[in-house]
Amino acid sequence: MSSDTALRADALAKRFGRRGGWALRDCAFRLPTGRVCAVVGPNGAGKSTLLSLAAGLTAPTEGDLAVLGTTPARARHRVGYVAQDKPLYPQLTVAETLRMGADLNPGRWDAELAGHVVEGLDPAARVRTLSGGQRTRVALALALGKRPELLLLDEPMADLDPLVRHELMGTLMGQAATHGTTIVLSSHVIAELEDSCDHLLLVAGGRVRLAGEIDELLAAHLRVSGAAATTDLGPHSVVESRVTGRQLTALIRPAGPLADDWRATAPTLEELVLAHLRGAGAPNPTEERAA
Ligand SMILES: Nc1ncnc2c1ncn2[C@@H]1O[C@H](COP(=O)(O)OP(=O)(O)OP(=O)(O)O)[C@@H](O)[C@H]1O
Repeated sequence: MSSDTALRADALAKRFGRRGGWALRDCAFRLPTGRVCAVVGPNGAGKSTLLSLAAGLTAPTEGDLAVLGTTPARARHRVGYVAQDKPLYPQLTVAETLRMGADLNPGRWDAELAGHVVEGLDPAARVRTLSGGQRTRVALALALGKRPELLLLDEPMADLDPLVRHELMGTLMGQAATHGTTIVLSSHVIAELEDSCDHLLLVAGGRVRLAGEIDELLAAHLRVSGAAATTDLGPHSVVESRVTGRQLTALIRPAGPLADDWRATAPTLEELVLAHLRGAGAPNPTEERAA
């Protein structure tokens, strides 16, 4: 695999226990390095499972996941991972936690960056006394201070206030721009991701529904509306359509010019994601290129 690939999944599947259901099934995608990638999907879609496979904490049941050109276990020292439950040592102070980060990553630790992420927190405060959002910041400081090539963040924004969220996104994007760090973050707040992420992985029911560069995915779709009785969507690929009164609105992948009786607008990322989740799921235009 070329070194410009951060993650590559081939027929990746994960089942918990012999009789459990499949958390992931038949997943194939490629994420190039240097991207900020949003992993989105409904509850139970398989997002956390995918991130923990990439972090090397659990092994695939079938198929393969390559991380930074090697196995997840071999890539581990080059990867930062913040799990949804942000495990930390509760009895340590903020300062002791960061010192531990420095000790575990000799020659690599970025004290300035880690300090920036926890700015405003009392260095002498014990982790167990911190709020959920403050703990998240300590966990992120540990992961970022390691200067990873790949940063895996499982719902990092969930318990952060809007100001910290905004600042954190800025810090993450700065990392991606300055150091070429690849960032993969799962989130439910799609509207917040459109400006900050450049790659999308939409997971639903354990399968990858849509994967690719957000600009390309948006450019490949149109939101159209017209009179339900007179319009025909003919050759176009319809992701989702709805009739309200006499009006039909649809999200399509056009297969050529549209007839004049349609009004067309560019979809937002949220409209694109929701349509693919509600619709049957048209084939992914970027999937063939990943192969
Ligand atoms: N350790 C486990 N043992 C058994 N089943 C599990 C385990 N972890 C996850 N699952 C199952 O795998 C499926 C995918 O779960 P996962 O946590 O990856 O979803 P998710 O997309 O991260 O969901 P959410 O948005 O709610 O965090 C679910 O059906 C879940 O019940």
